[in-house]
Amino acid sequence: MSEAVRNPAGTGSVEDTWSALPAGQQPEWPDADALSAVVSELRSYPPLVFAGEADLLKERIAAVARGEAFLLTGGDCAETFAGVTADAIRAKLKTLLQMAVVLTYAASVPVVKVGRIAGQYSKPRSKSTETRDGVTLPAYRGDSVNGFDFTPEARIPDPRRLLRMYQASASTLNLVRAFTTGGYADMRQVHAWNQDFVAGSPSGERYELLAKEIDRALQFMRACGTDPEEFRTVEFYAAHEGLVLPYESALTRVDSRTGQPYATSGHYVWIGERTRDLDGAHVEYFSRIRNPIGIKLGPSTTPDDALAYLARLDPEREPGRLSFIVRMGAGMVREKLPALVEKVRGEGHEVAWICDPMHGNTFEAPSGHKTRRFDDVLDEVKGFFEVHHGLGSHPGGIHVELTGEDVTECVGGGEEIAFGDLHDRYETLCDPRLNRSQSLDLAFLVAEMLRNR
Ligand SMILES: O=C[C@H](O)[C@H](O)COP(=O)(O)O
Ligand SMILES: C=C(OP(=O)(O)O)C(=O)O
Repeated sequence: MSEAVRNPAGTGSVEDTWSALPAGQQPEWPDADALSAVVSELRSYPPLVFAGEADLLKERIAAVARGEAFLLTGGDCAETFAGVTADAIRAKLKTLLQMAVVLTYAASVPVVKVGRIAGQYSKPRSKSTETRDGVTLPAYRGDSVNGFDFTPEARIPDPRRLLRMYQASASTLNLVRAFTTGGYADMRQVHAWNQDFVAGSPSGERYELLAKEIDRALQFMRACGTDPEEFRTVEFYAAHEGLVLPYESALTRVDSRTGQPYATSGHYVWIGERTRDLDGAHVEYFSRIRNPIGIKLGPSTTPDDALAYLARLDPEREPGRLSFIVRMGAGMVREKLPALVEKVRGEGHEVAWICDPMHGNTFEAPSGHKTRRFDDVLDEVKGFFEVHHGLGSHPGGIHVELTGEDVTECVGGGEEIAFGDLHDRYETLCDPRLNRSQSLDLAFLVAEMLRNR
């Protein structure tokens, strides 16, 4: 990695091509000078990830697009600065690793493991303000922008929070790298956690057979003398929505190997449903960086839109470059997805199709909590698989909002969380996440779908 893309004026660099275009969902920073000072400081900081790592992930996602691997992306809706603790990071990672082992066995292909982690601090919102008891304030837009407390002071966007976002991301990545390479992620250990889950889960009996098969497979590999080192470490990548463009562009660096710009805020970044305007700043910025990228596609996406995204974001048809993260909702996926897949395939374009079964299934519980039904989440994944089966294309992976904690934010699942339980541990600052046991339930149920392919 060498120096930053620095010159904001007239160079055709990543920096100045997006900045003239309309950018959706940007905070109204009250002090432009303070923002510039923060951006300059961020530009002097080391990259959080390296271009070579992003390239390796691109290769892995190319395998996903070919149907030779499965992608698991998961983590918080909105990471928080207060949530950067060893316990919380470990619990999230543990949940993802447990899910990955089950999915790997069932899919019989490698599972590419990606966290919504170490950068998921910025949130697009449906409304730019929030009103409580007659008082209206700016909406909370994530810890990178403003505070969650409902006070005028907390809700003012503060660019210095972008520096904290960098630091929080760096600390998180540091720990994630330590956990995933230092022995914590040992597959035998992860499998033992799964056995505990199966033994203690209300739906455990249903999963017992699969857990026993995994156990026998591990014993077989050990008996064959598989190198224990291969069990000990895992490849793990960090992803987030590339939303706040001054931050993303300040962390864009030119790779000294290739002379190409990369977002170094995370290995993988995606464009959200609310910022995928083809003529907007986000699509422009993403078209310039060389990372593997995703774009969320909601139910209003037309087949021609999908082709236009391919032309703008992956004109060279680089394997692994682009994933379509489909978030139609359980009621729409069977109706809307086939036309997109057929059109893209008709053009001979190989993208990774990923199912986000969360964002199209949010509703308000009688208590006023934003929630999701576990059964809707599962049904959207089922619909996604059915469509791909029907068309002979590859269901490439899932992208879920989850936590390693026993929160009560989504209803249903093996432990049957009810509307009345939502008060108990509703901790998300934005959208409801699957808790630890619901996440594992989902992994075992998706494993059954993968086996029945
Ligand atoms: O995570 C996604 C979005 O930020 C979220 O769904 C928007 O939520 P809102 O409708 O409460 O603004
Ligand atoms: C905002 C998100 O999703 P979407 O853009 O699909 O609404 C998200 O994944 O955090």
